[in-house]
Amino acid sequence: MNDILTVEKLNKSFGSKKVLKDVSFNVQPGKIVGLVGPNGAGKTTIMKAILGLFDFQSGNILVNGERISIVHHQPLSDVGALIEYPGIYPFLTGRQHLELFADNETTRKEDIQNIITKLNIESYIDRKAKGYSLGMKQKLGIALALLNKPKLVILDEPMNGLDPKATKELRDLILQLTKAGTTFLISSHILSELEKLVDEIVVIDDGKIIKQTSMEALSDSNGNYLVLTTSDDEKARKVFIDEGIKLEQTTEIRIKKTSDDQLASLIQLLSNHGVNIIDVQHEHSDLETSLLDLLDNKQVEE
Ligand SMILES: Nc1ncnc2c1ncn2[C@@H]1O[C@H](COP(=O)(O)OP(=O)(O)OP(=O)(O)O)[C@@H](O)[C@H]1O
Repeated sequence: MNDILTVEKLNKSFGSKKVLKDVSFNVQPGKIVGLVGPNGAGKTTIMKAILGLFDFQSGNILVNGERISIVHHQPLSDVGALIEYPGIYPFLTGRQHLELFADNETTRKEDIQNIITKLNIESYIDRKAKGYSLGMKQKLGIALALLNKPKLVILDEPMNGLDPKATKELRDLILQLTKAGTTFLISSHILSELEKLVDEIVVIDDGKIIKQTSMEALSDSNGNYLVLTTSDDEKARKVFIDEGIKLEQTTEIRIKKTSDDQLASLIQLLSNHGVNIIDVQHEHSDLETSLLDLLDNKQVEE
């Protein structure tokens, strides 16, 4: 399938500071891709470059196969975005903001009402934005990004300022729009939230892409553990260490899962030494653990 977004060998400097270094990744239609990495890694800079907000030194950005640049924005008509803080006019109401940005004359009223209902912002949409809380402004910013039914939506920290209910409503809406074919590129530091949403992640650190991977592959390669409770944990530990089986540095007996028949051989080994297994738990490492692991052992992908 053709990519809806392709970023190829993007380089960007601010003065003498190199901020993006040969950044390449791609996004396929209908996917939700998370852009993650430490503070200052370059996430917002990538998103701004995709939106044609500044020039870059070298590389290509293609939306639906068409090149974006500071002087060529046409392909961005299919893109909706919320980057950093929503630009809000204090003396306009939320609805007036939506009216200002709605680009379809004929369906304008209907589209506006739809997005108001979906984001549950009816109760304050006719009040002036100067009285909005951080979360209310954020929701209005998201409404503006989604209003014109873009094919690709770019959201920088969309959960900023949202309460748990609003976070869940936004998550449900993103999943619903994805089912209907919309594509999302989302950056967030709230990894527990992001992992409920994304199909793939792109990991960036210090301006370089460390990895692009599906969540499935990440969890398979990185994060399944067996946690054992035995009749004699001390003896069990010694048996495993003597056999060269690596134990994680935790209080429980935790072993990284490497194959489907591994548990049977562990049971056999302990039983040969008179130790019984009382309980086995299968644990998946979460996105945060996987990400920290990736950043600790980083090897830039070719
Ligand atoms: N306009 C600018 N002028 C100079 N340096 C900038 C500018 N914008 C960003 N930078 C620098 O570029 C680097 C990447 O910043 P960016 O905002 O893209 O990071 P980020 O990954 O979005 O970080 P965060 O998670 O903290 O939002 C940082 O070192 C930042 O200081």
